[in-house]
Amino acid sequence: MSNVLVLVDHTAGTVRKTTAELLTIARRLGEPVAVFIGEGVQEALPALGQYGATKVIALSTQSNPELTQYLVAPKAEALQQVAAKVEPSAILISSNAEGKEIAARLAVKLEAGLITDAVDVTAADGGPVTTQSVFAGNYTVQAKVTHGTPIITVKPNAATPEAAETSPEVEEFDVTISDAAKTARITDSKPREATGRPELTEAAIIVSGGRGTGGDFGPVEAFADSLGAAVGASRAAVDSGWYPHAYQVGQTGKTVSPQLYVAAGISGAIQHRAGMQTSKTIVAVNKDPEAPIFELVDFGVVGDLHKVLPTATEEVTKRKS
Ligand SMILES: Cc1cc2nc3c(=O)[nH]c(=O)nc-3n(C[C@H](O)[C@H](O)[C@H](O)COP(=O)(O)OP(=O)(O)OC[C@H]3O[C@@H](n4cnc5c(N)ncnc54)[C@H](O)[C@@H]3O)c2cc1C
Repeated sequence: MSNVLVLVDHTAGTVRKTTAELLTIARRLGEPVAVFIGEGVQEALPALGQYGATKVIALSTQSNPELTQYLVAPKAEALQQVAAKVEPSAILISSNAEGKEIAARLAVKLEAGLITDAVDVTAADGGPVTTQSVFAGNYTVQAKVTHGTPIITVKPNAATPEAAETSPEVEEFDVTISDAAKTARITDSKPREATGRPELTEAAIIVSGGRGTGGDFGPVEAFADSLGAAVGASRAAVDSGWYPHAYQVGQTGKTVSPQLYVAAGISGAIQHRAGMQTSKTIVAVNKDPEAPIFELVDFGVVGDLHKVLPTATEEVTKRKS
């Protein structure tokens, strides 16, 4: 069976859910081989084994500090060297800003076809077939790479992680990073302040607020917390300075696809829909019964979010206790 490389997305060995999704997809295509860049591979092993990695290729920053001292380019060079050794039938990378830049650089180096932002990947004769959601989600496009090793970036929530226990061996791998890749040095980095809520693009439930909040995200946050959900925002709310841009959902924000998306005080503009319309169940709270968001929802509540959300929060809290 052919090897499928999966670039592991992690923070100090804590593997992100997107990697479990990539490993699940990789198993459809061949034998998943995880590429782990950085420190913490031993901490990551149980999670990688749980989702079927047959092997973990570890690129330690002790022997190759450039890998995390510089932006992106060294990681692309390193993956090129791993690919030369493993000769994979496909390479899967998470569709985030860094992942897409690594993928693009790697595609140039390997002279291989690249498909970004896949929302599904299936096995087929002659290589994987991807599905992309384009033009604000109004079209889906099926595509396959016709030249070289397919490099595919996959959006979060493209697959439900399915466990397939393995005991992967770890192979330490040293790379040589050229001076040409050491052009943008990281001078400082710090993690975003922890909110205690799940990461927006990975959350199973999201409660988003729009202009209808009037700037008071208290009811949105309280309802989100009662459900263990992430908080999102429309661009109108972000542009008004009511919520940070990192939480914007939509065409110029994050694309999300949770099990449950609650839109509170959001009209449902096409650019907002582009980021959330693949959510499994959509609920809207809006005081205007004609709001376009109601065309999209599974359940709608016509009412003032400042009354509806606290009532819903109280009810959820009561049922939990
Ligand atoms: C190039 C481009 C990119 C864009 N990208 C994005 C993007 O990524 N994400 C995004 O969201 N938008 C984006 N937009 C903006 C988009 O077109 C809309 O302007 C925006 O989504 C509107 O946000 P909203 O629904 O919060 O505000 P509005 O459209 O003003 O809607 C507010 C809604 O709240 C309801 N409401 C008011 N008070 C209450 C209350 N008390 N209780 C309940 N309901 C209430 C109203 O009935 C209304 O439906 C983009 C626009 C452009 C041109």
